[in-house]
Amino acid sequence: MNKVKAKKQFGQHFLKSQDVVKKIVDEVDIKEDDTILEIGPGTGILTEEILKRNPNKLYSVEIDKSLYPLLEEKFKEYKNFELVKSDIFDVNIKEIAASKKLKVVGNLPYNVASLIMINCVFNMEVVDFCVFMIQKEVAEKLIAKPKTKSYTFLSVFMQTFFDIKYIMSVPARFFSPPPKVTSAVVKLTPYNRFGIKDIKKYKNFVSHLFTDRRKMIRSKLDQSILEKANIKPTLRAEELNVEDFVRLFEVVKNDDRKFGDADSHS
Ligand SMILES: C[S@@+](CC[C@H](N)C(=O)[O-])C[C@H]1O[C@@H](n2cnc3c(N)ncnc32)[C@H](O)[C@@H]1O
Repeated sequence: MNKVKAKKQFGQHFLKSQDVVKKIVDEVDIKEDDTILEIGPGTGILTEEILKRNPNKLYSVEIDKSLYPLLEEKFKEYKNFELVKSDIFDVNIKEIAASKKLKVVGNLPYNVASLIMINCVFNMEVVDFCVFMIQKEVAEKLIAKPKTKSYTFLSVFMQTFFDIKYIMSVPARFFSPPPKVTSAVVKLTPYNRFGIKDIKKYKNFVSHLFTDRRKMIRSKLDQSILEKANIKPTLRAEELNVEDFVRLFEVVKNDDRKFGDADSHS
């Protein structure tokens, strides 16, 4: 194994179990004409397994400059490998996808995992699906149902646009250094079944309703809006299901009041 000192600021916890690596890459179900986008190759343990399965093209986006020589040396024989030396948030994912939808994979840096997944929603038209390792606690939010502690902004926002499958839990001992928490692998497949077009506005709307989540919905929206959407005013955001949020948004979106400026989420 490569001796690389993990950097905390980049959320580095390198996988050391080949079994876990194989299971993740199995979920990606690589075909020879696939374009794969890997977020955070680290020392390349997932990268190697992906390349063994011979996709048409693999783009691996890594922020940590100190890992570039190692990655370039390790995969120099692979013509279908391209190291993208960048912060994932500076990458134009739509440009990378060109004409082919991307399969996105990564053992994500946990400090920005939610932001990366939210970013995937904004790029959903070029995403075939995503397979991500994230904190188990965040994975539980992704699949949470109303009236549970884990049901948050992230649950509603992600469930509106993606079908989410919990694949497996991964204990800390499979990483070096071991994270303080248990991890989990999830698969996210875009489906935008509600046909929402203004994703930013919807994000801000859901975020707004979840601020002070114990407050009744009538403290955040007008009676007339709640009536039109057929929502009981005494309910709280955490009691509404995804369909309720979408229905409310449909009523509100033509309303003059703005939810467009808040950018918070949890
Ligand atoms: C949890 S490690 C996973 C490394 C490797 N894939 C593995 O499984 O062993 C997360 C990786 O993401 C990289 N990373 C962190 N923030 C990033 C960002 N904003 N853009 C691109 N890569 C990032 C880290 O440097 C690190 O290599």
